[in-house]
Amino acid sequence: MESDFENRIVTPDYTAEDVDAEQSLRPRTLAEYTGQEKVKENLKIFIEAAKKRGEALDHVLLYGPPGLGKTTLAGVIANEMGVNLRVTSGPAIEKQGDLAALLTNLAPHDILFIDEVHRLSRSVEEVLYPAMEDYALDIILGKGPSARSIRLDLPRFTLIGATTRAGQLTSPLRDRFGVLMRLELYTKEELCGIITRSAGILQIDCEPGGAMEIAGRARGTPRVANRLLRRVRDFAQVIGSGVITQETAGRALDRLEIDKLGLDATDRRMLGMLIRHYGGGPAGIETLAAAMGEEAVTLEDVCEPYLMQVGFLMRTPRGRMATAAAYAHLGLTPPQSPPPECEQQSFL
Ligand SMILES: Nc1ncnc2c1ncn2[C@@H]1O[C@H](COP(=O)(O)OP(=O)(O)OP(=O)(O)O)[C@@H](O)[C@H]1O
Ligand SMILES: [Mg+2]
Repeated sequence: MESDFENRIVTPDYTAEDVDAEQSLRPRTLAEYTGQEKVKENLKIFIEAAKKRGEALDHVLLYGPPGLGKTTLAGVIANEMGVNLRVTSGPAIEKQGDLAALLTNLAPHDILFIDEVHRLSRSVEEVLYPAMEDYALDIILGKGPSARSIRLDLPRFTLIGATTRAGQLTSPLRDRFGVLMRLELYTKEELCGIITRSAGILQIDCEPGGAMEIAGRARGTPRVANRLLRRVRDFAQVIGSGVITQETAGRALDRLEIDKLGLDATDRRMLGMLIRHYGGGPAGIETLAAAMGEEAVTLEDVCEPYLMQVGFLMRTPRGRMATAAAYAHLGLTPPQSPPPECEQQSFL
């Protein structure tokens, strides 16, 4: 089965169109960065303290589902610290030398941002350990018995790592981050604020009711909210008066097959598969993914956080289970004796 994931409008993953749009919409300061109050409060203190002492900020690990603002936050931190931001990603650093080149080019207090930091290779990670801990680079010269190592001093820098899968980080790497911050899904009100701000920047006429309608279907994710705003604008301009009202937003989103709770076809397919083919579960994520023709990681990173947030899915040691609310949402009747102890039998 061909994956329809690429075309998903609510996928929090990047598309080419997003890259341009996101640049203009990215908040630059903590004050502009909506939501994530706990994270922001702590960051404010750490940034102020580092600045007062004239030191580099401690290494920061940002983790959480895609599209919640990790890259944005790294930029905000650099801006608030008044330092340069160098951006790279785990898979982009192939050899130890690549990382060494990045590190030796940093100015004091600069920030090196490594996206998808869980995908660094082992040998590259080993260079990172002394760099993070002692601000030093160990270089081996020569081979065999005559080989010797020299230590090169690095400027005091800050590493900001971002990952959607903190669990996949090796513990020596995780332990070297002084600050670990988990980003949470946004509330409807916070998303509404983000949409209103974006509409202002993009000069889109969006009524409060329209912003709220989009926010309610943006699955807690700013990237999705901004993308839906642009799609709804298209509808408003072509079939409406150009203004995004609650009604045009609702109609547009219905046509995009995004339901009232922000579930799209893939989410509904996942729940439907679980309920119809596996009796509501428990079913293993690999089994579900194979049956759907999707990658297990995609289901785990993208579909599940939101399905769990809205209370449609449970993760149990024996696999995924659909809740009674999920049955109701799909217009199905939940099984009589509730699932917890049930084996994998079909109820339908
Ligand atoms: N707190 C926020 N306030 C306003 N806009 C935000 C916020 N967080 C994210 N955004 C918007 O959402 C978009 C996506 O954010 P960002 O690229 O930082 O996500 P990410 O967590 O790095 O995603 P990924 O895991 O895919 O790398 C940004 O362009 C920005 O416009
Ligand atoms: Mg990012």
